[in-house]
Amino acid sequence: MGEPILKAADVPTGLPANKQEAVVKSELDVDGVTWNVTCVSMGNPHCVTFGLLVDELNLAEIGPKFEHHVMFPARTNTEFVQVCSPSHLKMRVWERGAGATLACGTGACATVVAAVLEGRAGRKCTVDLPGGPLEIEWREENNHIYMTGPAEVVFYGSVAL
Ligand SMILES: N[C@H](CCC[C@H](N)C(=O)O)C(=O)O
Repeated sequence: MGEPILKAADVPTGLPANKQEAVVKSELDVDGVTWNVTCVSMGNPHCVTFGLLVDELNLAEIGPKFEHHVMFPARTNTEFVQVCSPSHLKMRVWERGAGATLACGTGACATVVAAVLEGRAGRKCTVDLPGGPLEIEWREENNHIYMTGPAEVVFYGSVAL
């Protein structure tokens, strides 16, 4: 999946960098509620927030408020993450331009990077998404992220042209 981009201006986010050039566990005000977020680009912008029971989240209500927040000039994908253990994360995603989806590979990678930066998890995690689990590893020796998961037929279709 390549290397994460952490420099705030390149994510991009207007939140000020607080860990070298990165935005890690920073306060973001969303309609009067303060969230702690870590911002990661995987070539596309991600905002990751931890500490929730993700099943209880009203994603359709809160997701668009992150996506269109003034601190994300290119809008953002947002991952809402529950830490089950230091090697097991559970995540729901609101995708920029798409809304709630069953899975997001770049989002799972951004989630592990954010979890490592926040000291919540190790570099190798299982990330549970609504569509199933992915194995993500952010390797220290080369800074690259590796994603492993099954490839399965979901449906067949045909289109008359
Ligand atoms: N679905 C893709 C990411 C699409 C993200 C898109 N919503 C964006 O705004 O860049 C994935 O699995 O990584």
